Amino acid sequence: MTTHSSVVTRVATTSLPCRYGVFDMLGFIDDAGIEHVVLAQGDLASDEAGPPMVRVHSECLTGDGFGSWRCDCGDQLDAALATIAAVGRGAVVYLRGHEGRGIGLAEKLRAYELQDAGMDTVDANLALGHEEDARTYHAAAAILASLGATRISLLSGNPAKQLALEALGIEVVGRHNLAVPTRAENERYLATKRARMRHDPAADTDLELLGRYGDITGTDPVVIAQMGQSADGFIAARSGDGAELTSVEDREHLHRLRALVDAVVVGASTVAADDPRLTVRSVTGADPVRVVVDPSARTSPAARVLTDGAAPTLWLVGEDAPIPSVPAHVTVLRLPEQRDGFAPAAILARLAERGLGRVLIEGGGRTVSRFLTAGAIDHLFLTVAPVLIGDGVPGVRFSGADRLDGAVRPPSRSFPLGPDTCLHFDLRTGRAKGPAAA
Ligand SMILES: Nc1nc2c(ncn2[C@@H]2O[C@H](COP(=O)(O)OP(=O)(O)OP(=O)(O)O)[C@@H](O)[C@H]2O)c(=O)[nH]1
Ligand SMILES: [Zn+2]
Repeated sequence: MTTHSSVVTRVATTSLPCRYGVFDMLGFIDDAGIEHVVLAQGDLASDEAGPPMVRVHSECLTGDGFGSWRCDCGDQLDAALATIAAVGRGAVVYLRGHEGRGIGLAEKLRAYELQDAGMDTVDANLALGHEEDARTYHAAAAILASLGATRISLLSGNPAKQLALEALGIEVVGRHNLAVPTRAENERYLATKRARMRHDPAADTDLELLGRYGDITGTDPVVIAQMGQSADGFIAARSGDGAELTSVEDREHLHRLRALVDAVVVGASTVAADDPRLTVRSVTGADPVRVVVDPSARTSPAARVLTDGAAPTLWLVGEDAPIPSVPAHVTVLRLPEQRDGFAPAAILARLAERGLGRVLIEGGGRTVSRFLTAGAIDHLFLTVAPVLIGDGVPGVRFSGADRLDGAVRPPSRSFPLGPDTCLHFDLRTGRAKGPAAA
């Protein structure tokens, strides 16, 4: 439809740097005088790259502004911005005048009062003399049409929103309900939306995962490192106890990384401290080959990687290190030692010889730091837990620079993992500027 253009006027075109990246920010006013905002990245009109991802988001001061957990608006907005920024193309059309599903802020708060007394979100609206959903999407459709985004992939769990946009001439070629955290506080609200407002039953995690891991999927060789550390940079307390430092969401992320690689590398200290299995359990995926970097062959023969046979294990030991006899799933590889351990490049070369080109350096702090210092890492995922340990086993460490302008600032982005924040550093182009060269 081309009649939309009379409904909205574009009044400003500027940009917004925010925690997810830099967005084009466009201001609109509709014919009722209501102001709307679009946050966009990439070319929305081009059909070459397929329909852009668009979130048509209803204003929610409590959710978007205050981080309320009574609804999922804030989480939806965050997930949409993060996914669009990760993919580099798409838009959030932020609709003012939609507060409280169109009944306004004060009325929404009155509806909350009724819900506090036991009513559900639909009945509360009806009891106050409102429709269950009073929103219209004329402005949204007009804004999208003015941007040339008339074929879109809609980020929403609400089929009524799709129908409304389609009726206004926007072709919705797919609809995805982004995954957002489940919270006890909004469980009832979300259940009501599904039961009474026909919202989608399950969240679609695929898009979010594509945003997070799209860069590292495929079959090309890649070296990924991961580290979970406290906000003050430790992976464990002084006793070495670090098992519960990061969240279950971070554990799932780690298992996803394991499932994406051919081999997972750990140092002997990590095996001694945690006795990890290094298999993929929290998600579905194939187990990687397990690689223990152990120049003096001090790993206990009782360690799980040397006994459980769950996946093949490569035990990398020094040329003269004495070793016990090992079970069939363990292969002993001998490497020449350097001043302090094996050269990361030598380890990677030995793995590549065996067809293991996709490698995850999983831990601990010293092993990851050695690979980082050697400039051998393409992607670093650093999960920061909101915890202060004060002193303990250090996480990422390297010699560093005297001045801040010598610090390593590769392209990065972040995403929440439950209470933790995961920082993804893309070190591919920055290798010359990485710690190795600092
Ligand atoms: N009246 C009322 N409005 C609410 C309540 N909780 C959230 N809202 C408003 O609902 C709007 C968001 O609508 P939702 O039904 O949560 O989600 P949706 O936009 O339809 O669907 P998605 O695209 O999947 O997020 C926002 O404007 C919120 O202010 C409530 O209990 N009562
Ligand atoms: Zn809300």
